[in-house]
Amino acid sequence: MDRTVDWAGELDGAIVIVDQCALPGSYRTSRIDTVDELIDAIQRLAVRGAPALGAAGALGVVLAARDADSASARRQAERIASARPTAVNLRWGVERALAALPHGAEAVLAEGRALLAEDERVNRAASANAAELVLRRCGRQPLRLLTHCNTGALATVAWGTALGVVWHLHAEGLVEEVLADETRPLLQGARLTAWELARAGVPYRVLPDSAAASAMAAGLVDCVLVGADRIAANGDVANKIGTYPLAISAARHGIPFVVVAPSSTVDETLASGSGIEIEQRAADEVTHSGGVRVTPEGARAYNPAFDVTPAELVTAVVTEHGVRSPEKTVRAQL
Ligand SMILES: CSC[C@@H](O)[C@@H](O)C(=O)COP(=O)(O)O
Repeated sequence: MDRTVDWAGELDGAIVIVDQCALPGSYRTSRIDTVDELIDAIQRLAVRGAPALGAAGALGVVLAARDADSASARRQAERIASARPTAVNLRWGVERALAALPHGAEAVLAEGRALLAEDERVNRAASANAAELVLRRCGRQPLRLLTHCNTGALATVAWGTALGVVWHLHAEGLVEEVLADETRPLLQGARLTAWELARAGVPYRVLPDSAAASAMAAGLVDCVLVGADRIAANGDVANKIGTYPLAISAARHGIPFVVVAPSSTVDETLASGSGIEIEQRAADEVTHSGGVRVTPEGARAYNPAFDVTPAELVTAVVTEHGVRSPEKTVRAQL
């Protein structure tokens, strides 16, 4: 697979993304030449997942910097950073690239390229740390792992975060099965996680999000692994809608609930998760399925893209630096 987000060519080149709206039906890459095209791709979720958004944001600043003077490049950069509000990585990537702007567009491109290379290194390290923790908690045996949304290579530049743990464990023959939540309403689990697991030859089943608690009650889950879009200083975790109920169910059943993310997902400026802005998405993602209306005409929808899991329900937040302050959380005692 290509990198999920990359830069093709020299300064006159373009961003190239793996188009996640086309998967799993077809694998194709698309070229992004302008800031407007990038914002559209981000909002349609053609590029998505917190670390991938960070990379896309940084490369978006290259587009802005080569086509405009510094003041308007900064205005374009702000438009990119606010294209989606919840994943802190998007603004982080934009700001990191902007720091190079005084040195010119070539310097911005060099910074973007450095961030891309770092993304894979950092996520491999975070997921290796988490794999070690999971084996310590669950025992060195083939494990049944439940995951939500898509946290694989498609959600990063390459490799993945929570799904990266699966890649590490599978390489050692330590994955019995992955249960992949379908992840309503946009089906990142059914479409993208299942696609990645199938390609990697990992045994998996897709389940409705609403079946996760009963899978835990039936003893089918050894550990829950999820990613994050923003982690507050106190360890509260914003992630794809449906993560919070998973954490409640995991706590009820005494199952470890592990969050895997690069440290760029931690927002130390926010004391707690109550300060995290949650993206609200269009009603038709809920009122329609595959373009066909499934609700009565005029039905309204509640469609937050993310929820916040309180730190006390999280066994551990694991980054490339290791386990983040587990003693602060109640579930760390598991
Ligand atoms: C490694 S990705 C972590 C999160 O970004 C992921 O779990 C998630 O919630 C993605 O949401 P999405 O709306 O698909 O961008």
